[in-house]
Amino acid sequence: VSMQAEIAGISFDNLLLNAAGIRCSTVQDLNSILTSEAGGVVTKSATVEERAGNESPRMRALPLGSINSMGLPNHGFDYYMAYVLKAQSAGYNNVILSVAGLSPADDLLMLREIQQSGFDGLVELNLSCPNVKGKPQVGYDFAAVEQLLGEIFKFFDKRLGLKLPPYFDLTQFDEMAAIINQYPVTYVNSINSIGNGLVIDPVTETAVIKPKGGFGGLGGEYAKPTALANVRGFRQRLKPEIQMIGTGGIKSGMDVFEHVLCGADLVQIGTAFGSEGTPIFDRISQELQDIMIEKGYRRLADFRGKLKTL
Ligand SMILES: CC(C)(C)CCc1c(C(=O)O)[nH]c(=O)[nH]c1=O
Repeated sequence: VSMQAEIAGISFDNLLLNAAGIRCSTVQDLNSILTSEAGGVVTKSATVEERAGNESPRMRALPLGSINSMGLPNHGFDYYMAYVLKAQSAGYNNVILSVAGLSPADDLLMLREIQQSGFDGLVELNLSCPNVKGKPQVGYDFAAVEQLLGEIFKFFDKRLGLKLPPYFDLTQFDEMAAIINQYPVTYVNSINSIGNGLVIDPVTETAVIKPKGGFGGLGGEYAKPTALANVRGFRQRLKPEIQMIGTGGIKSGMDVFEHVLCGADLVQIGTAFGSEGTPIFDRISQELQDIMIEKGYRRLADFRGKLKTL
């Protein structure tokens, strides 16, 4: 069986990637993923300047997933730009550069630099980036999304994916898909963590993470049903030439199978990769192959997007 997939002409020999943000901040982190069973690697979302991020404890692994409010700790745009260019000149085209400006202006600044660079791999724009004070994150401000995409595609002609927060009302799928369908977006990656959850330790009567009074993004099993609905919802609404990456709640081959049934071309693993490390790519690859053999599928295209309804 084959687990090969491609996005905009870039072939991945395995559809499994890491998700931006977890164990992918340093060159060492990135190289360990690139040389693992994973089909490629995604950088920690870069901001213009290096950031220390929020105070710890800022992430907590939980029985059913994780909660985090990292605050975008990263080594800065130049660090990751240098990494992806070096990987590219070493022959790797399966490296995704994730960017998350602290404002739409920073998004544009970084994308202009990428446009001028020799990088011709995939760029993933994290739309959970903050907006003007008092307004929701960009991904939840449809006018801001439309404005930003309009600005970007005045100059940007490389391959751009959008990392979206989860949506919970079908009219939001309609609105976001209608906006995205107007632009030459290469792929949509659903979902980012489910924002502003709260996890409590009842023994100490305390929130488990320090930043934002304990409010943080939820990942893992908590996120899977919402992730599947977002992958399916956008797959049903986006033009066929806009591809899908499925992220959220993947910790087994069956979870990957479900994301592909909903329409995912590639998948990204965050929380579970954080707890298991790179061996997870071997384990999940094996589990997915066993499922495909059992079900009589030879390639991902045999079942991609083929979810049945009753
Ligand atoms: C939430 C932001 C800090 C604005 C973006 C970075 C980010 C973080 C983070 O760095 O806190 N955590 C997530 O689960 N998803 C994200 O996209």
